[in-house]
Amino acid sequence: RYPPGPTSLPFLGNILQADFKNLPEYCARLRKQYGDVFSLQFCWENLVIINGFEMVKEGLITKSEDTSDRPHYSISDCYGYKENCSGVVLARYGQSWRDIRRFSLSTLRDFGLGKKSLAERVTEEAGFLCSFFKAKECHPFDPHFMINNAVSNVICSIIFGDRFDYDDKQFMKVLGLFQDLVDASNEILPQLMNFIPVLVYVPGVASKLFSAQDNLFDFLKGIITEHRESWDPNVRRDFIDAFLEELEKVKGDPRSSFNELNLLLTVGDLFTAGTETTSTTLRFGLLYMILYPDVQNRVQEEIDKVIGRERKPTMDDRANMPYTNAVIHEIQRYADIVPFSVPHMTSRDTEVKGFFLPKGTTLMFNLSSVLKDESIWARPYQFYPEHFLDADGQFIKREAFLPFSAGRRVCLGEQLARMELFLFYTMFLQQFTFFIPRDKPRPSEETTSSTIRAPMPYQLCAEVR
Ligand code: HEM
Repeated sequence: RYPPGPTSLPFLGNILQADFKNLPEYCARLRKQYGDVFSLQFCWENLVIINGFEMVKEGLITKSEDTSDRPHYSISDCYGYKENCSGVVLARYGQSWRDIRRFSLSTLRDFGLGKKSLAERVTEEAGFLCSFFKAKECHPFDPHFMINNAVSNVICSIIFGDRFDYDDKQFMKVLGLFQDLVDASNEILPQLMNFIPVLVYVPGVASKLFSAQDNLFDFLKGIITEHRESWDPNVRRDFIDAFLEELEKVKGDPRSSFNELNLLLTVGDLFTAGTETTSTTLRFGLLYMILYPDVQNRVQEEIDKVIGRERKPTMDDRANMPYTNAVIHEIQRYADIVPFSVPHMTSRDTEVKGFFLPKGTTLMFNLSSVLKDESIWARPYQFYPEHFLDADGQFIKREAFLPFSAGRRVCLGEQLARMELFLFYTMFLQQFTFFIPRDKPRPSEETTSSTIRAPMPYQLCAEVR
């Protein structure tokens, strides 16, 4: 009852047949041939791809206890990750992951997630970004880096207690390092290193990736050291201070999950996982507004009615803005930015819809196949905000809306991301109308086909309303 799949070669398995440049398309082809649950072999790794809402739901939610481990990749050893000390994103399903995830969630909450203070910080950052748009005076520009700056500032203010000016040299350097890391990890060789561990030790193969990661860690270590030097146990400034408090409490206990390495890796996780995803979604959001001006008009009408042009949006407004809420959901559904989520692994023998999945099988949950499931969505391959509206124009939640995945490993930053998307987006459209520059062709809806799917570079104009 092991899932079917294409014939594989000895040792290499299917690695030579797989199209690493476009895994989603390759998997879509195999799904047609072998069905919703099929298997591949990448060298020693048994890989099962799970497709479609019903299968993914059973795998991620019903069988969550069995499917929430992460595969071990030798590339992580080179970053200094240890079996029981790997931050959150890549951590094995065990005590350290549980402790650090719980701590991170509660600390984010303490810093105002769902409360005023964090929302205010997001609104303030959105304000800075709007000033930048305004300064462009309707000239065409690519919003990519400015949106990145603003979104990573939100994470910086939670983790480091500070934001950076957009022209701050050090900040520009860090964001450059971060972009290098994203670019390097999207290349084919680093992806192959996950399955052919020996590549990690071949000189030159991984150098770009490792140096990007080292540089980013050096920057984070500097900030942690500064915090340690100025630390006052009576004043909790930010996430790092909260972690330092935990380190004090468990001093001398070598079994504790709270240690120096986990501090660095967790801060790194929040910074990397929290920036690229949200900022890419916002970039898709602006792209769809210039491509679908009617939708933009309707959102602006709703903003004018509920918020007006003067007052800043707040999270309380969302409940009164069904159309805007539906559009933001549809941006996430249609953009589908993390097509295969982060790989999971079975922690014991289990079954999904009658298929046997032995302990140690790597699972790729195809979130794309859920967000575009033809049996669920009326127009899966079109931008259609009505997917989230009932006949009376009221917002409806959809079970198959899983851009943040689901189950025990569901995105830790989901609430923060939703808050950012709503506040940034409503503030943009309250203040500006976006359109395609007059002398430029209509931008493409094509996306990159990397781990995080992004729009192709485009330019827009922002006209003050
Ligand atoms: C639109 C924005 C975002 C999207 C679409 C997104 C999506 C995801 C997805 C698909 C996963 C993998 C879940 C799984 O393994 O099944 C994930 C994990 C994670 N995300 Fe996000 N994310 C977003 C924003 C954020 C933000 C803002 C943060 C930081 C505060 C964050 C932190 C994390 C962390 C730490 C994990 C690992 C959770 C774990 O392994 O337990 N994400 N995210």
